[in-house]
Amino acid sequence: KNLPPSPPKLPIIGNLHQLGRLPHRTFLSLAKKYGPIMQLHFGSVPVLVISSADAAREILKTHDLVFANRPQKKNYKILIYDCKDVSTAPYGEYWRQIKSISVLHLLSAKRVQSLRAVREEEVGLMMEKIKHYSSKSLPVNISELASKITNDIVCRVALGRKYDGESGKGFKKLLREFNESLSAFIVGAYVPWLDWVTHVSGFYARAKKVAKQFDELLEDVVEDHINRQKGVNEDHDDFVDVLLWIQKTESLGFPIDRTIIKALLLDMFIGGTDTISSLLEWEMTELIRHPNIMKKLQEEARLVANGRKHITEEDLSHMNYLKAVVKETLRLHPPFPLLVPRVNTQDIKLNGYHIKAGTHVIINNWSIARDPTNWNQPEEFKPERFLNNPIDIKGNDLILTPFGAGRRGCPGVVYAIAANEIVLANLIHQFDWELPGGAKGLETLDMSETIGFIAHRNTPLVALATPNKK
Ligand code: HEM
Repeated sequence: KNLPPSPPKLPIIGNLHQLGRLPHRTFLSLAKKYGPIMQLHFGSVPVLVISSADAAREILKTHDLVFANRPQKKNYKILIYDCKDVSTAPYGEYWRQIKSISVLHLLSAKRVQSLRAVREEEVGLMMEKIKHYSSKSLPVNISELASKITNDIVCRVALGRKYDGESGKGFKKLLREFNESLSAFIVGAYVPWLDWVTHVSGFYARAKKVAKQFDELLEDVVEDHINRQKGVNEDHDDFVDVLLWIQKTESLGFPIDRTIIKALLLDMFIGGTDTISSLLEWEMTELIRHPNIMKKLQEEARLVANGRKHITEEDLSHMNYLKAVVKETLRLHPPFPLLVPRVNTQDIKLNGYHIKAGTHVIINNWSIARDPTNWNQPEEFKPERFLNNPIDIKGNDLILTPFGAGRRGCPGVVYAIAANEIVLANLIHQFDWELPGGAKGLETLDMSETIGFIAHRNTPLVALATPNKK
């Protein structure tokens, strides 16, 4: 059979030893030698690595149905109710039903619009905090604030309350441990007889503890909502209310039980926290690194605000340059450098290569968005490339797919963009920013990214804010 080109592998571990610290960068170097469709082996599991827009189109569009499954991993099962959520559920009727709940009831444009007040209130609180730091000439940890505001917004829209103060500390720790357990690399997933190593290290026991703690929290939240007699009318305040209403009225034509409600709530945390905060950190990083672009964006914001202190959500539709900055950041720093893996349900031919059923498929989102065949000066941060340019980020243009595409594409695009743009617009409108070391700080600014599913900055972004006097 004509298999895709592969780098040489070792017995038992296959190519695992070659992954390096940042696999998206390793895959780009390997693709230069082995081509845009190459096959690696993680232990005994064949893994197809895709590194061109044309090949990505084959997976995400032409053969989307065949590649609509996700790998089932033991840590996902432990952490997310045996894969009952949208992101890890196997492709099939169950997944179709719960995805429709996400798309139509939790993350639709109408619902996202109805959450506007939450976003604007949280932005107001964030600006007050920055003003406080600024008045004392203290540096602002932008990475930390980005993480706090995205978590606070998700907590309010999903659970109806924030976890700040003392309860906030415990919640933040829990969320961090949850995300770490979810994105951990588990050797036993690829070399089954080595799974004992993960057992002995205590990983599964810790993951079970985290899952139990999160479950207890979600149970309390759902019970509170039931006791408040909400969820029986159409006055949905938050996602728990919406889900309880769907459960009560059986309005979807299929029953949803308590586990489904909790799994869907977990998806909001998996999808809607680290992703958006990573985007915000990189946007601010690039703007601080490029003072001319920052100035141009501030001019747009100040023109649109017309003397008002706050940028509102209405203003955003007049901010084309802001939208270009967001797209350019998603291109250079996609929160998922490698798209969430897929699995093919049957044998298939791809550009003449035989791909065995059950192959894991990884699309190198990061390298495709920097491919010089599709982009001029791809390593440069140039938002102008998106002005008067119809390239979209929702999966129609395969040269830019930060949210994936096709059946398993991200249902949270509208939510993510809404939560991101309003924060960014106000950060740059209300303050001027510079690194503590000024021009010297720029030369030494760390631009490396973290290991894991989501590419955060490796070191927090810290900058000085001066209120805008204009
Ligand atoms: C900047 C923010 C975000 C980025 C970059 C992002 C990116 C992605 C990507 C790359 C995928 C995989 C798509 C594929 O396989 O083709 C995905 C799936 C998903 N995302 Fe997002 N996402 C973001 C925000 C959100 C938000 C805010 C939510 C929910 C509140 C969310 C919920 C989900 C879910 C549930 C899936 C699984 C879909 C499925 O398997 O059918 N995401 N996201």
